[in-house]
Amino acid sequence: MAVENPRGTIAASGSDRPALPPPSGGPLGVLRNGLAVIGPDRKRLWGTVALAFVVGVIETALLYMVAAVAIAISGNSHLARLGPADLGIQVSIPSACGIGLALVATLMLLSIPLAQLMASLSTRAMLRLRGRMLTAYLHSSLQYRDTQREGLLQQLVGEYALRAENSVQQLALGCVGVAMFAAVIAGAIVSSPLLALGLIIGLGITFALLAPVTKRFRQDVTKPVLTNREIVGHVAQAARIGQEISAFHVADAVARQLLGGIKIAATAMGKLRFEARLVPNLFQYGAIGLVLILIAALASTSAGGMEGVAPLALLLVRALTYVRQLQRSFHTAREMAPYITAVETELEQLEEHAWDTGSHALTALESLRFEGVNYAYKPGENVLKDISFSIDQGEMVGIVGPSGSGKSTLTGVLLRLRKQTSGKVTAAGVPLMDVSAESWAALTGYVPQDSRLIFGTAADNIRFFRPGFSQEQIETAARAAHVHDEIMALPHGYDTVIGPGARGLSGGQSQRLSIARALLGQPALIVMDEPTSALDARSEALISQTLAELKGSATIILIAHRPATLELCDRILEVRYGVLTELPTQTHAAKA
Ligand SMILES: Nc1ncnc2c1ncn2[C@@H]1O[C@H](COP(=O)(O)OP(=O)(O)OP(=O)(O)O)[C@@H](O)[C@H]1O
Repeated sequence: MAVENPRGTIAASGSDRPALPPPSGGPLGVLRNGLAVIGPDRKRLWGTVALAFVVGVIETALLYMVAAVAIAISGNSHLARLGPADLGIQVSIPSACGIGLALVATLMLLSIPLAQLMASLSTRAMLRLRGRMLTAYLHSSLQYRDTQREGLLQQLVGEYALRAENSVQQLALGCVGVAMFAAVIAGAIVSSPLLALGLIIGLGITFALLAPVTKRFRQDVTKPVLTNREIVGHVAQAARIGQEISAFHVADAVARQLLGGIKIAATAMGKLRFEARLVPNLFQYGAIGLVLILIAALASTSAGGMEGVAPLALLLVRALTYVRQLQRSFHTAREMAPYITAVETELEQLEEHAWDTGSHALTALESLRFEGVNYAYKPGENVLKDISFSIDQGEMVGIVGPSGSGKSTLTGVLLRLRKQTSGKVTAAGVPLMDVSAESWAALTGYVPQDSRLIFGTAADNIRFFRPGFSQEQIETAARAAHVHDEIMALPHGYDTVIGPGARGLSGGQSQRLSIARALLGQPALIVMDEPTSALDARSEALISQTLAELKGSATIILIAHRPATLELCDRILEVRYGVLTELPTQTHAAKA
């Protein structure tokens, strides 16, 4: 749960949020973070760096060529001098331009694989991360997901994956910047070691001088991500309760609460962005100022030898663009660092709480048995207490009990979605948790309390992501659920798109469609959680008819309150404060 703190902002109440370990904000921490996301693509990264170095070397040669041509033209000479002065290689200006063009063509060609490599690094990272997150989330246990805030999956697959991809992009850009910078500096050293050394020391001094300034602006990078996590939970909640927000006329209050958090995140993010924009600019201008000082010093102390300074100055300016790129990438990657930490933490948690899929393929239900079963959401607080019962194949059993007594929890255990805290649950004599989740799902059909439609055709809604079923089987299930005629009356019959954002169905139609979904494939066990609650008389009668028709052919467990529904049952079990007792049949109506 989240609460509004006195400053009108959203704050976590704590227990349900794993603490976010502070990410390492230094360059090495940022590198480590990016490498963690790149994972198996490290070789690709090193290949990119090697190619970038080659591109940097060719670019340096091109810059030298341009400087040599410019010096020759300004000195009124027809010959451009290539390479260090002591080598004395001279070529005509057209030949120098020809060499330059060849270098340009090579650079253009090499830009293609370089761009491809860089793009593939980030897209592959995103694909991998999204796949891992989706799989981990969807395979995690219901118990674990119960403890998570709303919107976690959306946030993981949306925002976090995008940020992680961005950090890989920045890492690739940064590494390419370093490789190219190294190539340019190597070129400068070959051409004039002393001057190059002077310039490198100068760059170092500029960094050192700017360090206190940049430190002043350094922000806590975890603040925006923590606030964003809260916001996402609240936005997901606002989307879910949209109808109630309008009915209670509280849109402004909800917006105010959300905006409080959004404002905090924006302010923290703004400070980070300010630093990211300011520091590279300060550095670049500082370094250019230093070059000017160096040139002025050289000019006033030596009579000649200024020729070598021109290409070096050009190289330095080029090198500075790489340093700027590196700084930008570093700052952006640093902003992303907490998201990567969050991704890692969430993934670790989800993978640690993967749901046990079991391995015993069960083909027939026979009997279902609970022996001394307890279930606790919180340690020591059993909501199911020492429950024992057995159900034989073909029986229709009603479960009654007051609200909050544990009926849905019991359903979760027998659907193998929750593991009992203690006691034994067996199906056909096999411990339920040993039965493979796949075979158990094939044997069971479930109608939840609040059935939900998915965006898709009526047929898709019944098939519900199980591609193995034919249209004929879908129609058989719809007929059994007494919804076929209404589906046929839709504009495109079974191909009519329904669900959120498309054509809606009435509550009764949705419920019967959800029953058709559960009946698809004629499961041996059907579990229905209050199938007739809050329904119109016609839908209720149709569902009762379905139940009467199914009776005897499948085992049916029915959580119900209505006497009309319960009268169909062979036995009634009552759950009261987590304790189960069997009711004598004649008291059905009275207890319900
Ligand atoms: N995710 C959860 N975490 C902690 N406690 C829970 C959770 N879900 C249910 N409970 C608690 O377990 C108890 C049993 O809840 P359950 O939903 O099984 O009752 P129910 O009999 O199905 O109620 P209803 O008829 O209102 O649907 C309740 O006290 C409820 O507060």
